[in-house]
Amino acid sequence: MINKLVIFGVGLIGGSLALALREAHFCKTVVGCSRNAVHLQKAVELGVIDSFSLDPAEAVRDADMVLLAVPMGAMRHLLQQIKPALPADAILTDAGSTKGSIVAEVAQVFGANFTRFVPGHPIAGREKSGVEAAIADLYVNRRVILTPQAHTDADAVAKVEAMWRVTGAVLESMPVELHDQVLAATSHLPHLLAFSLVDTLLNMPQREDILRYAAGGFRDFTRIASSDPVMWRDIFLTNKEAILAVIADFQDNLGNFYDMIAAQDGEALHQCMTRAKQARDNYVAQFEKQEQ
Ligand SMILES: NC(=O)C1=CN([C@@H]2O[C@H](COP(=O)(O)OP(=O)(O)OC[C@H]3O[C@@H](n4cnc5c(N)ncnc54)[C@H](O)[C@@H]3O)[C@@H](O)[C@H]2O)C=CC1
Ligand SMILES: O=C(O)C(=O)Cc1ccc(O)cc1
Repeated sequence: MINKLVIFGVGLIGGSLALALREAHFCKTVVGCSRNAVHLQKAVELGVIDSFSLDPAEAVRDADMVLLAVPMGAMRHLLQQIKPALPADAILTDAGSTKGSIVAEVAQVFGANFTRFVPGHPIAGREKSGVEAAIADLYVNRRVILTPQAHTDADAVAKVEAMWRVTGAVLESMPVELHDQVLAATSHLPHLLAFSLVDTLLNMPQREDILRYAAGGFRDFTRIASSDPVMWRDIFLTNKEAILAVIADFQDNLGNFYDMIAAQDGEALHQCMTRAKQARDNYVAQFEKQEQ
């Protein structure tokens, strides 16, 4: 049970957590904070939060749990604003998509031995953003990865786990570096490719015909290019090393496809795509089993 939960950034991710926790009566009060009073007022009207403040220091007063759910590039400034007012026993956690940068920023702002920060990342979401997109069941059967460090307080980790469990999420724990490498491959690269594909087509002289005749495959592949550019800019910038590494791997692989087609090597193309199809089919079958 949480007495006062403060959510910085009451959008898709923060708002969905608030809705799930309120539905389960897990918090006495949920307070929202960001820079935009209109959005926060909307969040109150939608029943996502009880009240809001535009002042981070005032918002965290008497809080026992504080969640950061803003774009990665906004985290550091927020940490600096919260620091003087965060109650000594409050737990700080986040829902950001990359973990190395926020872990480093918390160490810089709160000190390397700050024990009550529990880094977290719900592997759930969609291409829509803002509080209107928030839904109470966003996290049901979805993974939430926590990346606590050796010095992170075990009781704080247990409390953050308990909070996410209430939403129906399945908890996992992994090291920060591994998190950022895995997510660079499975989430960040696909989003980058979707943005890049649409951008490539936009630069072609035949772009209007291309978009007019695009079929379902184009729509499926590019759904995530409708995601928020600010959020994704920040993810790409804060996971620089891991993303550059997977881009390089992808460029190699794309180069192989180029060479196989140029050489008219149908055998090699077929082998490569059969391997990929099998892996993709197995992944989908696994995913559908988990859903049941
Ligand atoms: N959208 C997704 O599918 C997922 C997003 N995430 C992460 O969760 C975080 C939030 O993402 P969403 O909820 O999708 O975004 P959103 O755009 O729906 O909500 C972000 C909220 O942060 C506020 N905000 C933006 N800049 C701010 C600033 N400088 N100071 C204070 N508040 C500010 C906005 O007013 C908005 O309420 C991001 O770090 C993102 O990487 C994690 C998992 C999935
Ligand atoms: O829209 C989709 O399919 C996503 O992949 C959502 C998503 C976006 C960012 C994350 O850090 C985690 C999940």
